Amino acid sequence: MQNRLYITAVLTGILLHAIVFSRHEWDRHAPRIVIYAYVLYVAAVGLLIVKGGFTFGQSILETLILGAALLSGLFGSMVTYRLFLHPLHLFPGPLVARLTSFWVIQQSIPDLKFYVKLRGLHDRYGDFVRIRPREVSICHPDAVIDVHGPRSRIRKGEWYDLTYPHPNLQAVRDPELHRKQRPYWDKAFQSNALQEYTPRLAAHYKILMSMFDSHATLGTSVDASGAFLDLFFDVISDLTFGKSFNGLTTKQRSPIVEEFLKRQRPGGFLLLHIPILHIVRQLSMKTIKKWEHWYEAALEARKTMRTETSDIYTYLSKSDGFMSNLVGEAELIMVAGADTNAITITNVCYLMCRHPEYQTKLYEELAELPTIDGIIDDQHLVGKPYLTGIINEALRLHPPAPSGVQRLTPPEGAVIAGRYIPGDIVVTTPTYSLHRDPRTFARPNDFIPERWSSKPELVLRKEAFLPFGYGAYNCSGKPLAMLQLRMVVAMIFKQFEVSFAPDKELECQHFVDHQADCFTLHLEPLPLLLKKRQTVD
Ligand code: HEM
Repeated sequence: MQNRLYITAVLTGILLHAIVFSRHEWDRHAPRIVIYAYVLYVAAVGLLIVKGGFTFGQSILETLILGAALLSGLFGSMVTYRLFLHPLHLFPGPLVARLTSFWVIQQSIPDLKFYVKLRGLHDRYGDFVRIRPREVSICHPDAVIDVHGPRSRIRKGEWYDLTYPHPNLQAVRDPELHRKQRPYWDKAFQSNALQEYTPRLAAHYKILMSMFDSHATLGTSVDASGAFLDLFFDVISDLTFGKSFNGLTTKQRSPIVEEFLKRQRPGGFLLLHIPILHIVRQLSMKTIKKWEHWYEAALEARKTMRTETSDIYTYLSKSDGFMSNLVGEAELIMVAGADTNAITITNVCYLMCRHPEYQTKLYEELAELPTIDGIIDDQHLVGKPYLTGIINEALRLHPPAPSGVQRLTPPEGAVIAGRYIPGDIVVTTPTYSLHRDPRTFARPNDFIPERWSSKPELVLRKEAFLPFGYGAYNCSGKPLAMLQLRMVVAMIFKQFEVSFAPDKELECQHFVDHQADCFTLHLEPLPLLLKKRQTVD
């Protein structure tokens, strides 16, 4: 009798996998699955006591054995399927990666540098590497258009259910809904909007410059990553809520910025395994609600504020989608619009310290440009070869979102870079690996700003330059990001010579090795020494 029960449990496990779990999307249901499993367990214990005449202890033990039998059926079926029957079973990749998504987490411990290891995996296994049971990383320049191009039917996958059931623009998986929402965002970042924002930006930049000035005068070092994070969080809160965090002036980080930075690393691990992320989200609801209230209050204050010029809020509030998910969309702006810029400019500073000859070249390019209070208007900066080249090289060598974005093939599958990928498969075009592929950029690991101007032969496949993504879901804030990058980089290198802080030189040399992939990069401090240029007007 008992043996029959165990065999039934094993078969139930196999059926659960074959009919239920291998077919539909389950990631976002992970918390519910855990609760149902617990309830079922308690019910089974009760049933064995009431109907089977077991003692309490026996029924606990018996239910544990039955549970183990069910799980062995479930996982046994899963392993067999993933190894021998899965549509990806002929794709190359490490053995454990074929079996479980936890492999990527294990590979990311302790430093969250899987994006660097992935480059090595592509060198070893080729253009297509199975990095999770249901995911292929495709490092081939043709894959960019095939996956993200206008004719692609490939969509966003389950990874984007992060904020389910309230998706913000980035998390919207329905292409129609995204098409409706996106124009409002594009308007918030088109050139006339940027012109309106510029005086506000300039006010923040002046604060940064006066802080840098004091450090230069006193001969003290400044932590570039910290300063740029504060700057860009101040800017984005000003443009979204009509009120700066004043992190630069007060040297006090807003609790919301502190929280973002504190959660970044643990969040980086959770983002590698979405079912666990959903469970942790449920367990952290109290904290999430606290921050939602913070956003609600800030947005409420902005709503009632009389402003003379438009800001991001002005444009987005014309969209029904934005107004129906205010908190989620505001969170997106904060997460997408501040640290990405800080990462890029910190990396520019790092590269300029490693290649000081480019500081001279950039200075010569900027020396004659008119400034007002040390700030050069963006109209004078667009298209400047060294400025553009230096920023592009920082974005290429150290893309702020280095792993690239996940997409899902349509049910009928898709041909990507000449190979058929079956339907319902997660595909990624790994940004860091593509940027360092000799088929996309000649001498891919070298910092050569001229490749973006006088040496175009070093850019072999421009479409594979993906720091802002590509296609319908690319970065809508790119125009604002590029304007800010140009203005801040120009302002710093026109006024200062920058070098690694002398007592921290070794630490600085390894700054890039310490960057961790948390969807965007997590930066460690970069202490720099600034020397004021003599010829500044
Ligand atoms: C150097 C700076 C930046 C980089 C490298 C960057 C990169 C990216 C990337 C790779 C994506 C695609 C994400 C995906 O497909 O899941 C994205 C999306 C997005 N970014 Fe940026 N970003 C930057 C700055 C900004 C700024 C300043 C804003 C303004 C608030 C912004 C707003 C957005 C938004 C709203 C999306 C979602 C677009 C959509 O799904 O239609 N980003 N960004």
